[in-house]
Amino acid sequence: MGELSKLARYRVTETLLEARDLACERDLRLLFAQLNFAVQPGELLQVLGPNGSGKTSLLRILAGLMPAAGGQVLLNGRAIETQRSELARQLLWLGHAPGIKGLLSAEENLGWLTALHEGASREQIWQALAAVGLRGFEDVPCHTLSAGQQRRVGLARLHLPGPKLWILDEPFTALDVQAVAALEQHLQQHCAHGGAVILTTHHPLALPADSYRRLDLTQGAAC
Ligand SMILES: Nc1ncnc2c1ncn2[C@@H]1O[C@H](COP(=O)(O)OP(=O)(O)OP(=O)(O)O)[C@@H](O)[C@H]1O
Repeated sequence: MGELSKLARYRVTETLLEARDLACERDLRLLFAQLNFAVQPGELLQVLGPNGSGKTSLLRILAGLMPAAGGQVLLNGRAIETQRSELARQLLWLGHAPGIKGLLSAEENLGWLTALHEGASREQIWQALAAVGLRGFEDVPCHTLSAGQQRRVGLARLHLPGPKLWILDEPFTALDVQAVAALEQHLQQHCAHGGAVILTTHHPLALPADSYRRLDLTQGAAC
């Protein structure tokens, strides 16, 4: 069965994340207001908008990394503020920087990053690194890797046990054409298996138009 038909057959039973009347202000400028949307298992939501429209700010609010100027974020039905100590178990956040420590090896980085979630064995970490094309680079200090390889180390987290909900800020940055295609396929598979993804990217997704939703911050509604 194709990933799309699996996605279509996936029965929606719960809301992973809900934004209610969300507003964001930066430097006294209102970026968006009255933003309402929900994300359920099986869904991929692309946040769209021109530079400076507030995409990263929105993702940071959804990940609990900054407060909203108004409104509320619910994670699994509960206000995000009440779940501070559990956030790393509720969602996986990848910011627009690779989010790794240069002095540590790829394996060491993934070791401590996955400890935030469920933990992972050495074998799982090596398999995840192989899945992102980093076989042979497991024990090399990350500062010696190329920009695209460093991005891949961070993305290897998406091949390890962890939360269902992924919030990804510009995950395709610095990736080559094959890695972009592999990541798109992996995101689709994650959704087909009951996960959910909220991402922002200026890169046009090469996925069927009906397999994901878009939230245009200049329009203020998800479709
Ligand atoms: N730390 C900050 N302090 C003050 N203002 C900020 C901060 N970070 C971002 N801003 C402002 O908030 C606005 C939105 O920024 P944000 O990074 O959310 O936009 P974006 O849509 O992700 O942009 P891009 O497409 O360029 O990545 C910008 O005008 C920016 O100057």
